[in-house]
Amino acid sequence: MQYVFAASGMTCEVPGTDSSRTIFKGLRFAIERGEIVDLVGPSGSGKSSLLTAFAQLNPHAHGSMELEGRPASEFTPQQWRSQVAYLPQKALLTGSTVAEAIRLPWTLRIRNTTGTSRPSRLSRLFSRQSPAAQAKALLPSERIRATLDSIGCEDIDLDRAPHDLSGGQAARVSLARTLLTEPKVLLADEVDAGLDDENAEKVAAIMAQYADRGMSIVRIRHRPPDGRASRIVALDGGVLTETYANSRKISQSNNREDGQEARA
Ligand SMILES: Nc1ncnc2c1ncn2[C@@H]1O[C@H](COP(=O)(O)OP(=O)(O)OP(=O)(O)O)[C@@H](O)[C@H]1O
Repeated sequence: MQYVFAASGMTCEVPGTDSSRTIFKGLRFAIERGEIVDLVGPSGSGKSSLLTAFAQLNPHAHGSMELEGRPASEFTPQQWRSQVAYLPQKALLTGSTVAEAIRLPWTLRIRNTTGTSRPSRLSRLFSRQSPAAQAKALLPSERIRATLDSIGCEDIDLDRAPHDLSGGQAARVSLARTLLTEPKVLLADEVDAGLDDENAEKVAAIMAQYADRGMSIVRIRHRPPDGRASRIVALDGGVLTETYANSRKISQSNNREDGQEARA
């Protein structure tokens, strides 16, 4: 069976006062296309460390990872992170409007390529424009509006200042920004923390919508199970254990029932 994402030998050692401390060692994990897996466990057990390791954002972790059968070494870290996207708990929305905040990944990509000795085709094409203007051309407001509307965010005005958004709106804008980059794997680190039940449900429904289209999603959650995950995997004492599997159909395109075998 081919998983979208597979990791093995995942090890994390953080600096301690006298010596380093092992948070986990030799963990295996895999996820199928369109699957939602919940990652649970006590505070400090290493859940965030594991997700940031998967996204190659954790300098204290290492292991072998594959995306659609290709080893991580075949990707630049930037390419990897655009496909295996980490969404942090706290929504970081910069810019003077929601639209600008959503375009940030595009603006950064353009900034990163304009300084290189060999400019990309895109940067040559738009080289006379500012990175913000180039980002706007690549991701027009109409597309952002249509995406927000399609995930039930009609209440979010693109011209609004990000700091004026409610917590629930900010969480949904942050999620929409990552979804627009179309990662194959979304690593959602407690993105519903601090939200009321209604907003947490909205965020969960948006992710389920994208899982139905084939996105694979790992959610760190402290809330009770909401029935959307095909597996719940617990990290405790450095050990990853599958604690529960339900019969949710994992995606229309996969057309298979989950829960047949443990993959943690
Ligand atoms: N950069 C670091 N330096 C030292 N210790 C670290 C570092 N990063 C994480 N840790 C430690 O690693 C352990 C795991 O942290 P992590 O945030 O991954 O846990 P968690 O399960 O996500 O916790 P929570 O549920 O509270 O968010 C903790 O003891 C934390 O203090």
